Amino acid sequence: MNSYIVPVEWKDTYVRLLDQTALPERETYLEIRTAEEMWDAIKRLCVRGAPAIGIAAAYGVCIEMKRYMDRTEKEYRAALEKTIRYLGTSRPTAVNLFWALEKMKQVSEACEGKRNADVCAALLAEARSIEKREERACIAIGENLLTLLQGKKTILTHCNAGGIATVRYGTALSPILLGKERGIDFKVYADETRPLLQGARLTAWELQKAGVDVTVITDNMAGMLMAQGKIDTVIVGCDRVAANGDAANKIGTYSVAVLARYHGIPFYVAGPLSTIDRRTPTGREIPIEERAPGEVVNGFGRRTVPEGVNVYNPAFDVTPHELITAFVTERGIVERPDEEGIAALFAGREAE
Ligand SMILES: CSC[C@@H](O)[C@@H](O)C(=O)COP(=O)(O)O
Repeated sequence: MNSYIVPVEWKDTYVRLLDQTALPERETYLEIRTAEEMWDAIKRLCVRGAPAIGIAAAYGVCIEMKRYMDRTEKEYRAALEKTIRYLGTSRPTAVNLFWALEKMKQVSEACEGKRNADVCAALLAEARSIEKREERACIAIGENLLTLLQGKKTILTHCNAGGIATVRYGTALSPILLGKERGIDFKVYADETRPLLQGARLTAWELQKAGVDVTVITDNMAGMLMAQGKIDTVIVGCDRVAANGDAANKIGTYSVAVLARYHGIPFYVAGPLSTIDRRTPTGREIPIEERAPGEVVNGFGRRTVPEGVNVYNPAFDVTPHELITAFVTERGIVERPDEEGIAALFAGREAE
């Protein structure tokens, strides 16, 4: 089994976070001791990727609430509600954040009248269970994707949907990492992923560490590689999937989906059920995070746009479900996803 990096880890007196902003130069870890520090780490993308954000926020609630242990029950409860609301303002698009915080809220409600120490223990148990659940989901997603990849050799991916964005195997990268353990070797092209280079910095780092054959290309090269027949399949992760199957993911994903359709290449979106937002009917209603212009004009130390020029920096785009060959979850594969296909995934059961 490959050794793997743990992006979010509960350490009793702090939450240990892999600082993904420092990669690939340095593998360093942050010690998070308050909700404010967790909020900042999520906002700055020290911890990133939809499932990892949800897990980090859940542990963020736990670490903050340890500080209120000696307060009155009323004060404790007020602080808990405030912390849950506050962490939900860190980033708007990845629905896993809200899904995880909703679960923490449910635990808090179920614990009415209990001692602070018991509420703390229940919150921690829930955060751990969210982490475990996402880990199991990643493995099942990988297994499901492997069934679609028989006879395929080269995979293009966009952004980073690996272990450091989730737990252990990742979503889009799960079949590649699982495959590696079983002696199945894929060749991966990683889109650089402007403006913050999650593909070049993170996917390349993670796959290289796992011994996977990975080649970085700039985002604008994908079309040419497809035309040359170098890409068998595209697999990407997702941040929020609407009830009709439209999927928000890192900016640039939509362009890759259009290119894949033109070239007749399967385009798979991989994600756990915690990334499906059945309350959002279509992709049009998905809130898209807009980030600071500095990420575009001065991303890595050098100004690349003249002073005074307008910059638009949406962090995500939406791929319409019509362009998705299949949506791959832990509960199965939805071919040509639409409202019916997404609803069938739940069939009376919500994401537990
Ligand atoms: C399994 S992670 C899936 C997505 O969260 C990922 O593809 C992505 O878009 C991450 O964006 P980021 O802004 O780096 O958090």
